[in-house]
Amino acid sequence: MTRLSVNLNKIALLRNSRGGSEPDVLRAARTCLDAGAHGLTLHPRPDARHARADDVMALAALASGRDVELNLEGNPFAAPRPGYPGFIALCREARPAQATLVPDDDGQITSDHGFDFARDGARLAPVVAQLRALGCRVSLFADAGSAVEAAAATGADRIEIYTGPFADAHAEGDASAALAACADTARRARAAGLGVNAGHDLSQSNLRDFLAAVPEVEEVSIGHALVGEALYEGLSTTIRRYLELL
Ligand SMILES: CC(=O)[C@@H](O)[C@H](O)COP(=O)(O)O
Ligand SMILES: NCC(=O)COP(=O)(O)O
Repeated sequence: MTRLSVNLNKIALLRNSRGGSEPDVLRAARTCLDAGAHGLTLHPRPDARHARADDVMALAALASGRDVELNLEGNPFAAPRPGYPGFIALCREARPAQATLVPDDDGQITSDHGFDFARDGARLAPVVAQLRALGCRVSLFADAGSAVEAAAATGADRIEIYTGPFADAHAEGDASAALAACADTARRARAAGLGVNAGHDLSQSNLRDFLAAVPEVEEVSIGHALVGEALYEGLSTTIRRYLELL
């Protein structure tokens, strides 16, 4: 069965927009777990625009108490700065069950590509070893069609297929080529001894089609669409509650 890890970045983004503590990331995390989510994901960025180091620690404590997995995402090569101690330091502190390495530049609005394993493999290998020594399963963000055999040579446990291009193609009405590329990548990853995760822009409208074509996916991490859908699905209840107060 594919497991669902909920990415709570967007809850943190909303909270940070007012500078207070609402909406509360920990409460949202508890709600997701109470509803049956299998895990929690955070992708703290060096500019701390959404998830922060204190969120990571709070979710790590929640996850260990509940026996669910925390998946921490980030670029291990991004320099530490005030408010962001660096990805490895965060993992050393929080000990997430899974560390997902993503090659994001500082200025990126969101993740939009995986590693170039032929180029990046040599510098990834010692980072992978360091994280595995901390007890983390290590997953590497990968484009469909990338050299997953070189990803396996880094010593990583899994890849996470970057599903943004699939989601775009699906929204435009023809995802067959994108799906075939994801399916082939997953098959080659499995043959190379890697587990397979997937994420980015997955949603209620495209998830079933994705998993039908790529059934070996062990975990999907979903945040942006999921939080938007939760707003739509929760708004009528909330409006009714306000009307009762008038
Ligand atoms: C790796 C990945 O695809 C997600 O973690 C995505 O980057 C979410 O990050 P943002 O919420 O900052 O867009
Ligand atoms: N790893 C992908 C993730 O955590 C969530 O991506 P998105 O659903 O916010 O696009």
